Amino acid sequence: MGREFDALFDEWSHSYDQTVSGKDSEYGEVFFQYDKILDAVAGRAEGFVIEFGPGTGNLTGKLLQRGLSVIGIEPSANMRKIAQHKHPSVKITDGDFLNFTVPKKVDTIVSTYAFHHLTDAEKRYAISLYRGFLNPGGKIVFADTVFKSEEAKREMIQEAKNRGFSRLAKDLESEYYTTVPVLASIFKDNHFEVSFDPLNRFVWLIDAKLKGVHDNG
Ligand SMILES: C[S@@+](CC[C@H](N)C(=O)[O-])C[C@H]1O[C@@H](n2cnc3c(N)ncnc32)[C@H](O)[C@@H]1O
Repeated sequence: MGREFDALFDEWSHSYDQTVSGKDSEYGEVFFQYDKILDAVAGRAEGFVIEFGPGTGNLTGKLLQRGLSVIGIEPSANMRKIAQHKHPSVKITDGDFLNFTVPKKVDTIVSTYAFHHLTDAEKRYAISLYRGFLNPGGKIVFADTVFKSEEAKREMIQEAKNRGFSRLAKDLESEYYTTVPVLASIFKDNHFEVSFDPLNRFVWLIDAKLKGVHDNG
């Protein structure tokens, strides 16, 4: 599992950059301040970076501007093609959050608008896996749609329906959007110190640092 959205993203790839620039009103609030959200993630990355689900390569560009070395893991062939065309110097390979190869351990794992494609059980497995790929003191920095609680999620879905945003409502109901408490427990159980900061009404910045063997807690 985890690759069930490939066809959707192959199709969306051609208009994706228009969506994130606010051209699709249903998704206006989801992508509100998209550029700043990518900057927030890139600004916390350091060293050698893996990026999961780079899509059309917009975060990849921000990481490169900061002089970081990055490899991208992207399951959609059409998305890979666009990102690779934008950033010919970057290695962007076929793979996903759970199945990937990297040449050496990394300092930061980043991803924007993508981790919700894993079920909560898969998210837990992914985070447990990443511990083995991070250098000591390594970080995971994600930005993604997350809800404060299940009740907040239900309210947002209802709001989308009330506004006639049927595609957004269907998306929120059918993908695996989770809550802050669920993610907090996944990171804590895997020995990360994690913080959550809201970036717009949907998206949170998730900054998780691997604790050292001598750290308490
Ligand atoms: C909404 S786009 C986000 C693209 C880009 N990160 C951005 O912020 O604009 C989601 C991306 O995640 C990718 N994706 C979907 N399922 C994935 C998985 N299981 N593992 C890694 N990436 C996945 C999609 O192919 C797509 O490129």
